[in-house]
Amino acid sequence: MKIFNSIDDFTPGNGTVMTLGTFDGVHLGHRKIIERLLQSAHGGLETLILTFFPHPRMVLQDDNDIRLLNTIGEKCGLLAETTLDNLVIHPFDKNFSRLTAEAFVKDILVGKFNIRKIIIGYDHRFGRNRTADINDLIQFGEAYGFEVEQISPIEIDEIAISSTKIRNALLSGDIALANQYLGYEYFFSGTVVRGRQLGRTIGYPTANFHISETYKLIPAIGIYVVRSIVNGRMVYGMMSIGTNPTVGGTTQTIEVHYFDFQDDLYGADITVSICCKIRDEAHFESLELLRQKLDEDREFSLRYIASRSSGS
Ligand SMILES: Cc1cc2nc3c(=O)[nH]c(=O)nc-3n(C[C@H](O)[C@H](O)[C@H](O)COP(=O)(O)O)c2cc1C
Ligand SMILES: Nc1ncnc2c1ncn2[C@@H]1O[C@H](COP(=O)(O)OP(=O)(O)O)[C@@H](O)[C@H]1O
Repeated sequence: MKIFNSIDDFTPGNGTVMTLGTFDGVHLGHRKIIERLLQSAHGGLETLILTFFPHPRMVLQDDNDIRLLNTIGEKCGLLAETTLDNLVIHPFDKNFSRLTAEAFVKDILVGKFNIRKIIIGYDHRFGRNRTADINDLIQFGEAYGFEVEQISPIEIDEIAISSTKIRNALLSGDIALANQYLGYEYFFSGTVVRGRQLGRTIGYPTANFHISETYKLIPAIGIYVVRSIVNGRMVYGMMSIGTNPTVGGTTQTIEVHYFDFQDDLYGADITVSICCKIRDEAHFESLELLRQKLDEDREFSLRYIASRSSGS
């Protein structure tokens, strides 16, 4: 898959079949649309997805509370696993938002992408102030010679519902439901930073993660089984997302204790995939009681990992 960081960088060959959207999560609903796109690409046509970054809501409504399932890098990685030909990530800005519907179709879809077909939601609106709808797009298609294939209300519902459902599932700690809709295990990437160095004193050193993308959605406070590839080896671990009330913590941290692992991880960039939830965070009367609970969490995790690798 070729990645273009602006519409202007793209040069079409024979013509394209395209769709556009946020594709947050690249979940099972999105994958169905991508399948349709791939099936439409015959006769030497190239497939193309147009997406925008930053997210239009971040730009138009200055919305800094928006939380997304994927960072732009993660989205590129997930889409690159498909057999799509082109991904165009256009920097959305106020100027772009002022393009009229006709200019968008004529100058971009036709002029830049040489489109032959667009697959789009029946309720898609576009152009300055979102004035144009699917009927306008069909008319433009007749005038400029491209086909418009509509995604039905039921399919749109599936897509919209599952992106929101996945966010809500993660925010309520229902990792199983989120993973089921995603079709893969929810993951994040971060850098290991220094913590209070208490973990090692109770026999459970924990790598503390800093995630630089503030818009990345962090699942609910709780204790989870996770896995990572570290130095080329898959390692399982148990993760705490929480404020660590037992040690008088106030700010939220993300910490992972990896099993059968002793290396120094400070400064490492690691991806953490979340397998399942173990329990809610609790306040213990002493570090010793916390340590005993961590022993139980470890037992739970090891049983889960064993059952997973035996396929049961
Ligand atoms: C699997 C796991 C579960 C945890 N559960 C709790 C908990 O229920 N309550 C709590 O206060 N802290 C919990 N912690 C966080 C510990 O308090 C934290 O790891 C310890 O304070 C070490 O912090 P440090 O990395 O800054 O040294 C948990 C940590 C891990 C790895
Ligand atoms: N099994 C392990 N899991 C996580 N981190 C480990 C492990 N073994 C060694 N480490 C190292 O120890 C550090 C965590 O120790 P800890 O005492 O909790 O200190 P900190 O409070 O700085 O995180 C990690 O950042 C990593 O460099």
